[in-house]
Amino acid sequence: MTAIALFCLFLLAATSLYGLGRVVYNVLFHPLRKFPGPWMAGATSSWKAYKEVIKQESAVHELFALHKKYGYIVRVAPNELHFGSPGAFHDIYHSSKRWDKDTGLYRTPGVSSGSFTFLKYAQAKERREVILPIFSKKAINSLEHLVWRNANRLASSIAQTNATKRSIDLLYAFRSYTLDTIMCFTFGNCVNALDAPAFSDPLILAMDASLRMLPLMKNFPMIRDLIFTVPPALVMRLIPNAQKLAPRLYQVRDLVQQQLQIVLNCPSKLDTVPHQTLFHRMLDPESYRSKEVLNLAELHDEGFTLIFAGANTVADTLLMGHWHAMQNQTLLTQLRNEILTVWPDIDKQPSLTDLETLPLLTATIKESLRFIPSGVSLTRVVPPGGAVIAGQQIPGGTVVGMAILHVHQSAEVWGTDALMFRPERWLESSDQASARNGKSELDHWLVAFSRGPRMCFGMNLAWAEMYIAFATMVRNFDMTIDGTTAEDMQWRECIAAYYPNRHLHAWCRPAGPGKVK
Ligand code: HEM
Repeated sequence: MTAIALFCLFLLAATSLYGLGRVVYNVLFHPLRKFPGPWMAGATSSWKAYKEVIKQESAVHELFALHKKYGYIVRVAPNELHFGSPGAFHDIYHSSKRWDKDTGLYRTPGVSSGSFTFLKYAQAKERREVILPIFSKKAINSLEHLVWRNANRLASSIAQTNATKRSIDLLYAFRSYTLDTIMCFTFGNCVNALDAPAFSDPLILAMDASLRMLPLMKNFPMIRDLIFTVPPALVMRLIPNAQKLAPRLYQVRDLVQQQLQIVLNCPSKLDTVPHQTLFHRMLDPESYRSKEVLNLAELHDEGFTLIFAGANTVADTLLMGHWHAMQNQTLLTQLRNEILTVWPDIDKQPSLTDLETLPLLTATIKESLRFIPSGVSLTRVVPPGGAVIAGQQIPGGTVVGMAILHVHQSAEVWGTDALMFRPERWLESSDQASARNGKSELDHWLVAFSRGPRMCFGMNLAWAEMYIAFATMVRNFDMTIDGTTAEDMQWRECIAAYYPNRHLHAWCRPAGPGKVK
């Protein structure tokens, strides 16, 4: 036997022994050994990897059964707990809890900086100070015309497709609308995804395909690092299946990079944009505490994460809302009649403020947010002293989290009809508060934007996009599902949802002008 073969054998034996030692430690001695859960999950993190990558399932769905079996705390990995009682959400994501985000999840997108991916609260806070003014309620209200412009383009592209007697791919249509909108707020320059035939702009297709890579990138950090550090040609040869998916990842990165280069090569171009954009702030030293502008990689990371964070989430909410609303034509009729009260003449659009006063529209958006496909556990690391979550003492260093879906589908909170899409629930709640800013008691449990110091800061833009898109769709079109089934609508999620099947397609026929009976 050669020396090299001997060395390889030794390496294999040492790795196997180490692996075995870890399993024994995780099962018998780990501080979390007393928490219940599947044996394999406590023994090795391969359990999650197997589910997410090999079986291509989202753990979130199985977790409902696991919580039923094991109780409201389940050990889902050697050092990770998932909580199933809604109250635990407010324990973990509370404004006083400035816990670190967990590397395992937040390194997934392959960027090392940016609002979403910063692990430390202090870094995120400093960046928020730079970006927040662009997304404040006042700033969004002053730029609502940009959102309306894209909603009108959405309506006219849908009408054109309908004229060719084809049903509309609503997922891609909504993603095109939200992508053009976030691009406009970020770079002042959109990719015109709304003009692409069948809403299939290359960036939309690339973003969609790249979402399927996320489970692999989350569970196999070495592969992820390889993808982003090794030249693409080599990656294609090294990673199985890379030929199919990796090019999409590079394509997304390159397309975002191109937008950034347009701005950086000629910053004066921003002067021609008639409104403040994210890059106006990001390229201005005065926006920073340090008075220093970020480097190119950091600017790219921020642009990239905001586009991902901003585009898919809003589109997913619109998708879910329309899917459920179209199954209830009475709701669509009531919504149309309500919208007509502020938008009687199709050529005279109402203001965002007008839409915000409509109770049923507001309730429908809230219910759509409740149905958002948000299944990933938003993991945080318990600080060294430990913490009490759901009444249990949790050791410091434990990764803890909860999927939003487990709050939004809790029968304890929403009642026995928790799984039904029923906007009326928002109008029935005790104090009848239905306008966006009038909080009802249910609002405490609507956590689509999460809570606490790392909660979403794009929510004012998101709400504006949702009000305007919903109103535009309902006012302009008679919508019916084109045969899409519940199975077509199944989703999987690992930070951002994707739909492995056909997803939602609908007939959108131009609506008549007046009130509907
Ligand atoms: C319906 C639409 C949206 C939903 C449901 C949503 C949901 C969320 C959630 C749940 C988080 C917390 C994630 C975590 O803890 O890891 C978050 C964070 C974030 N969202 Fe949104 N979001 C939406 C729209 C937007 C938009 C339009 C933007 C664009 C500006 C945006 C930008 C961000 C950023 C930058 C973060 C990270 C904040 C931080 O970690 O400090 N989101 N969002």
